[in-house]
Amino acid sequence: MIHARAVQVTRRYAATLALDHLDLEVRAGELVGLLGPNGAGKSTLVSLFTGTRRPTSGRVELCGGDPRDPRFRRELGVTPQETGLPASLRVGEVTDFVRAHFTNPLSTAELLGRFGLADLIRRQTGGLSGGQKRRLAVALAFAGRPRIVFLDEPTTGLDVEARRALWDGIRAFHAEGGTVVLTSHYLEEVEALAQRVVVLDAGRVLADDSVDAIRGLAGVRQIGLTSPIDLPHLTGVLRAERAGDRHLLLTTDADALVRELVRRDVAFRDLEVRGASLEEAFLTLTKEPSWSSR
Ligand SMILES: Nc1ncnc2c1ncn2[C@@H]1O[C@H](COP(=O)(O)OP(=O)(O)OP(=O)(O)O)[C@@H](O)[C@H]1O
Repeated sequence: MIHARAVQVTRRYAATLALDHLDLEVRAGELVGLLGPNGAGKSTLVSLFTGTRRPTSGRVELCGGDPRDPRFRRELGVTPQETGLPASLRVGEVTDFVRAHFTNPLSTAELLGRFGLADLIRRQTGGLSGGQKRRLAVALAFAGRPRIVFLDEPTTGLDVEARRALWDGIRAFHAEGGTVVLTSHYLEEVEALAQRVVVLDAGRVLADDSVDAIRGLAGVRQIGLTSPIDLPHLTGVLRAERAGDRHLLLTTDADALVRELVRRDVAFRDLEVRGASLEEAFLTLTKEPSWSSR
């Protein structure tokens, strides 16, 4: 069963094309990570699936219906990027207020316990730390036992411990068969939680694959060196670019490549080895070369 579907979805904001004929299907029980650089369109896509915005063209479905229709929205849990909580209410009161909107909610104790918030039940939300507020806002998305949850950058700004507490809560929901779509800038977060990764860039799906496949791409290293000559053919080079005397080589085994350069007596200076970020790895591997390429 498909829980969320986008068919040829385009969304414009005046002159900005935020989503560009995007297709995506999320099946029941999947935990999907949406990854992509700033402005890729992740939040826009989430807002279409959660019914807070309409596509400019194309179709969006949530649990088989229109996400703007209350019958289908009832199946949904959502935490937006920005957290707003009534400052004078206690954590337990806010939780009860949200629970009251649903016919079969989780108990307050269970919900707060799942997200490591049980000790804060009597605290006013205005007195919580930023990280505690964020955890509460994410926990509330799960109050009504939704079938599908959308989390927009759930752990941005959280320390390691708070992040792990949140991950545990998300995992518990998924283990019971819940569907989760989360956006993140962190590969680590997507690796920790998701089986499937969808990489967005400029409003399009750049890659849609297993975490393992994505991890392979993220393992790409970039070697920079200066040499006046054309480099010989070197084993393990995924891509080579040259601008003047500067050469950039992409490889999954930087050590072996440097050894080969030395063994073959290639004259070079200013050697630099660095990890390509996930986005860079994708962009470099998929984009047309901006420099001369071999
Ligand atoms: N309300 C708006 N009005 C005008 N342009 C917008 C609006 N919301 C988003 N955009 C533009 O649409 C594009 C996609 O933005 P979106 O917030 O969906 O990306 P994102 O991948 O979620 O980015 P981030 O990781 O920074 O949250 C960007 O170019 C953004 O500037």
